[in-house]
Amino acid sequence: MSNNKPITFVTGNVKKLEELRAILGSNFPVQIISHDLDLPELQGEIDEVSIKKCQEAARRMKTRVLIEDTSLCFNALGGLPGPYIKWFLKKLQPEGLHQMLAGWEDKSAVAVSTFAYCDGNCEDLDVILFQGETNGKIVAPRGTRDFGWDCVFQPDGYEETYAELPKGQKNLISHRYKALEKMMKYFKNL
Ligand SMILES: O=P(O)(O)OP(=O)(O)OP(=O)(O)OC[C@H]1O[C@@H](n2cnc3c(O)ncnc32)[C@H](O)[C@@H]1O
Ligand SMILES: [Mg+2]
Repeated sequence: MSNNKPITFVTGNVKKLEELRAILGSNFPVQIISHDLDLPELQGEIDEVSIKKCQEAARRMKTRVLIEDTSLCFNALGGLPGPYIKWFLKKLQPEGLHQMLAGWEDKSAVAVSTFAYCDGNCEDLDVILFQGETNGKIVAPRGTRDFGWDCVFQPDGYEETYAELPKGQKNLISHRYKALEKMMKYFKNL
């Protein structure tokens, strides 16, 4: 069942919003408006964190909502920091993320974007997930520092970090692009 009521993307991160707008362009059948709010995030596995975050957004906003949760998973560390990357980045800075893997030969990592959508029906708060992954490796920081851990993530098949790639190029291969591509298909087929 489709309707034309706008979807509210709830995020405290302007760079995420910027990328979502650049990736979707005018190519999305529903209007997306944004609401600046840093939602609480419960601990758990990636899907669980995203579902709870989305249900909380729906409870607060009382309308159709979209949230996104980003994880950066180091394979040598069993997938950690994963959904806790924000706090690792905040305390350790990009240099520290790179140093975390100093004792490990395996520098590979996966960037995961999980969009979670809820139609705002307060009876059930059902959540649909759209997930995208990009494989890469963790390197010493290179490039601009304007978005999170972009300067330490070098996607497979590239010599540049996300931060060194032109924005348009990141948006063609990124975890966020892959997740949004699935979301676009879903809404176009409704
Ligand atoms: O309000 P929300 O949407 O939760 O925004 P946030 O900044 O808290 O974002 P997350 O909880 O998803 O935490 C992910 C962390 O990874 C960072 N991040 C997210 N997407 C990124 C990307 O594409 N490249 C680099 N860093 C990214 C982001 O700045 C956070 O520090
Ligand atoms: Mg957050």
